[in-house]
This record gives sequence, structure tokens and C-alpha cells, in this order.
Amino acid sequence: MENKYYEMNIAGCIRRLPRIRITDNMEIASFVLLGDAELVVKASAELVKRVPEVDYLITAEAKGIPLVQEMARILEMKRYFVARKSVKPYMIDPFVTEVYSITTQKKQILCLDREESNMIRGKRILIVDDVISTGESLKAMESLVEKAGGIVAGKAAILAEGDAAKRKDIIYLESFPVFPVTASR
Ligand SMILES: O=P(O)(O)OC[C@H]1O[C@H](OP(=O)(O)OP(=O)(O)O)[C@H](O)[C@@H]1O
Ligand SMILES: Nc1ncnc2[nH]cnc12
Repeated sequence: MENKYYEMNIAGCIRRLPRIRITDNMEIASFVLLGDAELVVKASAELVKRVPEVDYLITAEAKGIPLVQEMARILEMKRYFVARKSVKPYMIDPFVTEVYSITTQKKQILCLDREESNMIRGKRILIVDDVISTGESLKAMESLVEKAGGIVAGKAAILAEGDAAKRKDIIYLESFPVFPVTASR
């Protein structure tokens, strides 16, 4: 019988991640943090132990948002930043970079508004995401932070997927594989 789930222990939480076909020749174990209050709290508590001291945290919408909120709460930071994937009418003179993530499979943008980028300038920034896979989302966030004049002081995620686990420049709790699909599947 086909194995439709990938089970893992993440910060003491056992989770069965559904295996989802994302291209003709690849499946991923789908990790959706949104709505998982227990995992957000436990993973945040573990991650904050491993990250360097910084001035601010930043993530990209959407799945990193609960994580960065809880990490900021533990670290007693009053403010964090969320890079948006579309320019909103209320953004004044937005900063924009492009992103192409493994799941989205098309070009997206990341942006901050002027007031946020002013706050980031000259500050030590920790980039946070729920999962790092191809690293494209991370790269786009780094570019956004640097463009705003911030200093990328660390990059952290709950999970590193596939080859991302080999990276020495990221902090993560657990690694998990991608699944090449053979012709017989
Ligand atoms: O390393 P990468 O290949 O870039 O993949 C990682 C990114 O992909 C996912 O976001 P997704 O694009 O699914 O957007 P969402 O959070 O808005 O659902 C995830 O939350 C990371 O941000
Ligand atoms: N396994 C995964 N599940 C959900 N989003 C992802 N983004 C990159 N890898 C992912």
C-alpha cells in the first residue's frame, strides 16, 4: 500500500504530513502551520533558544505569521514585520522583490511599506519561516531586508526540506525529505 503520509516529531509534536504531488516527478510532505496552535507554541519555544540576539524578526505571509508572532512574544519584542505578497492600496512607496517558492510555482512579489523599511534600516534582523525548501523565499526576504538597509543576522525555520538540510547558514529544528516520483507511482 502506498504511504500517503510522512510522520515526524517536531518539537515534541507528532504530525502526519500528507504527501502531495506538486510536479510530475515530485511529492512533498505538506506542512501547514496555520491553525496548529500547539505546534506554533512548542516550535517557537525551541527556536528562540537557538537564534542570535536581534532587533527584529521578519517573515513572509502567510504560513510564517503565527510563528513570528509567538517568537516575538517570547522574546518580548513589541514589533515584527510581515513581508506581503501583493502591494496593498494602503502601502506608501513599497519596497518590492520577486520570489518563486517550491509550492507556489510562479513568480510572486514580496513587499514592505516605507514606514516598515525605515524601521529596519541599520537593525539586526532575523528572517523566520515555517519551512525552507529551495531557499527562494528566503533569498527574496534577504534581498528585501538588505534593500531596506537592514542587517540579516540569522535565518531560522521550523523545518528544512530536501537539500536545504545541508545548508550551514540556516537554523532549523528538523529536516524532512522530498519524494521523487517514479513512473510506477
Ligand atoms: O524555500 P522555498 O522553496 O521558497 O519554500 C518555502 C516557502 O514556501 C512556503 O510558502 P508558500 O509559497 O507555500 O506560501 P504561503 O505561506 O503563502 O502558503 C513556505 O511557507 C515558505 O515560505
Ligand atoms: N513541505 C511543504 N509544505 C508546505 N509548504 C511548503 N513550502 C515548501 N515546502 C513545503
